Amino acid sequence: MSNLAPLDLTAFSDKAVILVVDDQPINIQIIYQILGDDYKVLMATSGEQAIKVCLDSMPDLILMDVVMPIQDGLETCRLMKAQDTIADIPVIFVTAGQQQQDEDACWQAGAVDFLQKPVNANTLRNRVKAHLTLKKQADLLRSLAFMDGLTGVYNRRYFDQFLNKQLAVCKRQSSPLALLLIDIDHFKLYNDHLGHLAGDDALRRVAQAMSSCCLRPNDLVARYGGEEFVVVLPDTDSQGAVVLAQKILTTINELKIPHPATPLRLVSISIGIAMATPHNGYSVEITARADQQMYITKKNGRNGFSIEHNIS
Ligand SMILES: Nc1nc2c(ncn2[C@@H]2O[C@H](COP(=O)(O)OP(=O)(O)OP(=O)(O)O)[C@@H](O)[C@H]2O)c(=O)[nH]1
Repeated sequence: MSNLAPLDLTAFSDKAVILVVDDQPINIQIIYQILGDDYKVLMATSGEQAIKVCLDSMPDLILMDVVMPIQDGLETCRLMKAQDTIADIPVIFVTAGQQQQDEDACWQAGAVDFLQKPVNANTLRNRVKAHLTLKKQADLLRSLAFMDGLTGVYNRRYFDQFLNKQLAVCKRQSSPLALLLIDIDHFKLYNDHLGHLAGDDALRRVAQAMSSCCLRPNDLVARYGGEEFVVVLPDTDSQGAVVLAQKILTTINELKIPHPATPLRLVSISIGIAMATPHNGYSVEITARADQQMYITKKNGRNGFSIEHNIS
């Protein structure tokens, strides 16, 4: 699932990006001449390089040669399908193989289609167009299923899946993961004074401002429920989490959304931070622990953060 990327529905109107993988640059050149006017074409001359380009640039579609030295196209495709972040990028094999077993091998490796070499320009254009349309539709559906309709950030369902997956990844790598639970202060009073529509608008603005603070590709902002949000920061230690909490607090303060019933007369937030580390066994209780810290922030006067002690 390429679901780790931030939701960006405007991306669907951009020029699609196609990665062409072939150990013979002349073959890449031929495809470039056919597709270069309509798409952004990236190239890789080995399977290893192709995976790196995918992780860096997240192309929309891959055209892959089957026979390549060291790591052939079939093996490269299998490795791509085993990596969550790039597994959903469709792979079309470009193959000289004519036998049924050659075709079967392409399907088994996870291809969505294949084309015969030498490529027919018209067939190539139409296959690419058809698969890009399918990919865009699938991306859109997936985004909608995991998106919070009001705020445009991820929803609770997606957060649950993402957190479990990232805890497993961080555990494997012995790297820390930070979780911030964020609650808007006195939001009931905000709604009571200004009405629910204004409340909805404030929620949207706060959510978008929080998203703008989280810049790493694996950072996640989700609506946890009501006026509560979560931020998941894989591979981030407690110092990093504190830096981000301060950045989010400043960004929300700078929005200067008037709040008629808080001491500051502005919308503010309270943050609780908890860590998952080798020290605490990557406990799945991390959200509950962040919640406890968030309540400490509330008790301490709101518009701030609190982080648990005894973390390493
Ligand atoms: N406008 C709007 N309000 C919401 C939404 N979801 C939850 N709320 C409101 O958020 C408010 C949360 O209130 P409380 O849990 O009492 O907390 P609070 O007023 O923020 O007070 P503290 O958390 O103690 O600072 C309730 O009034 C909910 O109705 C929403 O989608 N839109």
